[in-house]
Amino acid sequence: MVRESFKRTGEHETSVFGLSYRIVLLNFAAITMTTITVTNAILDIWSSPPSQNVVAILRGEAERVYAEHKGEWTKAAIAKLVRLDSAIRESARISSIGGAGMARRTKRDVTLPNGLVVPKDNCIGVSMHGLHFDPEYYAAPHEYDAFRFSRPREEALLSEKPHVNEDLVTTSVHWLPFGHGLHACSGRFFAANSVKLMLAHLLINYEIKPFDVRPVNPSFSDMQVVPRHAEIVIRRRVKA
Ligand code: HEM
Repeated sequence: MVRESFKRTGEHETSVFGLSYRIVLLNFAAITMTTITVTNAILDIWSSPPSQNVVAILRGEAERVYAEHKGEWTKAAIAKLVRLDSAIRESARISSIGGAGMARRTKRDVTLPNGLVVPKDNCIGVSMHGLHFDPEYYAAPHEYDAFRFSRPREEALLSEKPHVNEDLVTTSVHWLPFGHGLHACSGRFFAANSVKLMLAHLLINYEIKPFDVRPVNPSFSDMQVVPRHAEIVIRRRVKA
């Protein structure tokens, strides 16, 4: 990042203030977004209806993969956590921060298909919730369906049919937690591995008391953040 700044000219790019500003801002966004994503995943996974056995299925997958890789979380091992990947992706869909995704500034007047003109130098964005809850893209969009994305992956693997791989780092026009296009989150590969690792560790080593009702995410401006007062009851697992 520092190297990139020095490729540019101008006091703002290379001054101590300019460099620190960029780094602090990135650290803030990266850490906050990772924390929000993990917290939402915990709340969604442990609020799933008991009949769906989501925690047991995810724990089984984590323990199997961990054993197969002799107790070492390598990148290849994390990539095998297909169901956990789906559970997190689905949480990021249903509990996304919302608001306007893909915020961009217009460099010229843009005429939309419906004739509306967005003048140059305006900020625009795409409604994340509008897309994430659109039944055209997601069946029963208001339900947390942990294995929504892994089912087609696993079915395709069994039948060896080609399929669209919708994993946690795959952005699309109807899944925007990491944005989309040229400026999609470049830290998402690192972030996805961190989030999966944290949850796999939790599943293997801890027990969390399931929630009767999913704690509500409060609104902050046009965004939804995580509930500050939700309580998680957690204890170390006693292994046989
Ligand atoms: C789960 C955690 C994270 C989420 C949900 C997230 C989300 C986002 C979103 C929504 C954008 C804007 C994308 C767009 O406008 O199309 C973005 C950009 C970015 N993120 Fe992340 N982020 C996360 C973690 C991280 C981490 C850990 C890093 C760095 C280590 C990072 C680095 C960046 C950078 C550098 C950009 C700017 C990309 C560009 O403008 O070309 N992010 N992120």
